[in-house]
Order: sequence, then C-alpha cells, then structure tokens
Amino acid sequence: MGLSLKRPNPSTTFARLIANPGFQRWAARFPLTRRLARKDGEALFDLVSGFCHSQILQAFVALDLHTLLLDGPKSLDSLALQTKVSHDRLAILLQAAAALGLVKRKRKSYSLSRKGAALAGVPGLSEMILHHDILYRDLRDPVAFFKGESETELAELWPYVFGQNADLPKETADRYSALMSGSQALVAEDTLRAVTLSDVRCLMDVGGGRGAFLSEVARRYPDMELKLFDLPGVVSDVPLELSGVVDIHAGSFREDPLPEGADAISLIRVLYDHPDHIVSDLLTKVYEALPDGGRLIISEPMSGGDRPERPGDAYFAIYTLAMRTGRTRSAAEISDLCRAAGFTDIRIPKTARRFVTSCLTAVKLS
Ligand SMILES: CC(C)=CCC/C(C)=C/CC/C(C)=C/C=C/C(C)=C/C=C/C=C(C)/C=C/C=C(C)/C=C/C=C(C)/C=C/CC(C)(C)O
Ligand SMILES: C[S@@+](CC[C@H](N)C(=O)[O-])C[C@H]1O[C@@H](n2cnc3c(N)ncnc32)[C@H](O)[C@@H]1O
Repeated sequence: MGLSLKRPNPSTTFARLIANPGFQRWAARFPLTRRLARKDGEALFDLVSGFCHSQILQAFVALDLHTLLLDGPKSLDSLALQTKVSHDRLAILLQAAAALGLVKRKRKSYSLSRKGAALAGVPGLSEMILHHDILYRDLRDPVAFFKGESETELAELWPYVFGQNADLPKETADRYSALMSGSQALVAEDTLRAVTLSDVRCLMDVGGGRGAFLSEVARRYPDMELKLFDLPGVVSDVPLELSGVVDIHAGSFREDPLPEGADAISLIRVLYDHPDHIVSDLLTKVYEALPDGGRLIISEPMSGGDRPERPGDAYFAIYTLAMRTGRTRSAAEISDLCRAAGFTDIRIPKTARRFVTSCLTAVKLS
C-alpha cells in the first residue's frame, strides 16, 4: 500500500478511532470514557432491537392489554384467559412490556404503568399502532424500500392522494377519516396552543376532513365564522352538529378554485401528502383566495432539516415515503414554497410536541 500524503480529515480520523475495536475495549474500561462508551452501546442496542419493541407494542395493543388493565392489576392467569394466549407465552410478552415501561409487574400480577395508561387514553393512538402492520410490511426489505424498488401497501390505504377525480369511495373515506380524526384532537390542541386566532374573523380549513380541527376552533372562538373545504366523499360525512356551524364546500383543490371570504386559511396535515408541484399550486390558490393581510396557517409534522430529529425524520419521512405521493418537509422548505407563492412575514411558532405537529404561519401582503 502506498503512503498517503494527504492531510487526514479530522472527522474521518475521529470516526476511525471510535470504530476501532481496540479503542472501544480501552474506552469501555478507562474511567473517563467508560460511561460514554456504555451509553453509546446501549443506544446502539436500542436501535438494533427497536423493531422488536414496536412488535411487542403492537401485540400488547392488539390483545387489548392496555384496556384490560385499565380497571386495575390483573393476574397472569386471568389475562391469559381473557387474551386466549398461553400462560407461558403471555408471561414473556408481559415481561417484555414491563421492560419497555408499559406495565408494572408485582410477582404474577400486572398493572398499567404511567406510560401504559397514557397510551390507553390518547385518542386514536391504538388504531395508529394497529395500522402500523402495513408500514411494517412495507419496510420488510428496507434496501428495496429506500431504492424505491418495492410496492408499498400504505400507498393503497390512502388512494385519495393519487386521485385526479374527487369521488372517493365511501368505505375508503370512512377508514381514512376515522384514523385521521383520532389523532386530530392532539394536533388541534398543539396547533391552537402555538397559534392564536383571536384576530381572525373567518377561518377556512382546507383539507379539513370531517371538521375535527374546526370543532376545536369553534369551542375556543365561538364567534368565528368557519368554512370547511374537502373532497365530496369526505365532507358528506361531516357530523350534523357541526354542519350547522360550519359553511361546507365540497371540491378538490387540484381542480377547483378555493372559495373566497376567509381572512385566514389553515392547512392541517395536508401538504405532506403531496409532491412539490401540487403544494405550490395549492399555496398559490390559497394566496389568491385570501384578502390582503390574510393569514395562512400550516400545521403538520415536519423534518428537522439541518437538525435531523426522530419524529419528523425517522418516522413521518418514512411514512410519507411509503405513501409515495408526498414527503415530510422541513419548516425551511415549506417557507420557501410559501415565499414562492407570494407569502411574506413567515413565522415558525414553537409547538409543544414535535411528534404531534409543527407550525408555520405566513401573511399575504400585496
Ligand atoms: C396522579 C399522580 C400521582 C401523578 C400524575 C403525574 C402526571 C401528571 C403524569 C402525566 C401522565 C399523562 C397525562 C401523560 C400523557 C401522555 C400523552 C398525552 C401522550 C401522547 C402521546 C402521543 C403520541 C405518541 C402520538 C403519536 C402519533 C402518531 C404516531 C401519529 C401518526 C400519524 C400519521 C402516521 C398520519 C398519517 C396519515 C397521513 C396520510 C400521512 O396524513
Ligand atoms: C392527512 S388528511 C388531514 C385531515 C385533517 N386536516 C387532519 O389533520 O386530520 C388530508 C386531508 O386532505 C384532503 N384532501 C386530499 N386531497 C384533496 C383535494 N384534492 N382537495 C381537497 N381536499 C383534499 C383529504 O380528504 C383529507 O381530509
């Protein structure tokens, strides 16, 4: 091997040092480095075994253990009877669930931990977890997945995103809307905590589903005029109590112009379902529908961009990649798209839980 005269790249040198098994053995013993080495080892092991953790959670929820334990501690015998899982195998599942912090174990009796009880109470979370069987199958061959060489089932679950025609089969609309509206309560709560609407006279929620966000807005701002715009197959099922309060518009933002009259327009978990050209067209339509001084409110899970982060980059980006129609964008990317559509005064208010949603607001100033 020839002698390299290139000056070593400091970051490569650092990586090679850490990757050296001899250095690792030394660092695991040396008092000043051993805690860090153990911490890195544990973190790596968590990544290695993460797919088992998700499947333990999936079985825990599918067997309804989170609701069975809501009434208080239960014995292994009674849980085995109720779940129809053999005593021995259920003991292993419950032991795993205890290790993951979902249950607490006292000899042969099990109760929900704080985390397990929170899981039982988060609206729509168990349905979300259960539908992950699809994403799990889509990720079975991860290299083919990232190369874009595999078909994905998630893309079939949300066929509306492909739809040039706005007529959505009722069954698909139902399944989709139930899953969406479950998590909508959290999204609405965090969005409305981050963005105040006290100066808004009329809000139109575009892609607002069956109006879950608008019902929360109506609760907090009872005098606000509200409009909902979504596909015909979706808005036909807006609950009756809401249809009296909300002005409903059926249409497709791909083909139809947006109704005018609102001084604020919200796009809640809409952009990440679509590719850039559709997002650009939609933002232009939103701009056109708003009056001078009108405000755009975007809320959806976002990528960390320059600062990659787990919820946006290691979950939602993968989810939207499996859907094959949109992508998870960073606030900076969404800002660029908004600017290109004419918006100014772009702000990125902080939200409480990045795994629930992130927000961006912009203003039309012509
Ligand atoms: C009483 C004593 C002594 C002490 C109490 C101490 C105390 C106050 C403890 C707090 C306990 C508590 C209330 C905890 C609450 C925890 C909560 C609310 C947790 C919430 C978790 C939410 C999660 C994990 C949400 C996950 C959401 C997901 C995975 C959503 C996915 C959405 C997707 C994939 C949508 C995709 C569809 C499409 C088409 C791309 O849009
Ligand atoms: C991810 S969901 C979000 C629903 C709701 N905003 C929420 O956060 O739960 C996306 C919404 O956009 C709607 N949508 C998709 N394509 C549309 C289109 N071309 N025109 C109008 N709405 C559309 C869907 O029907 C759906 O209700």
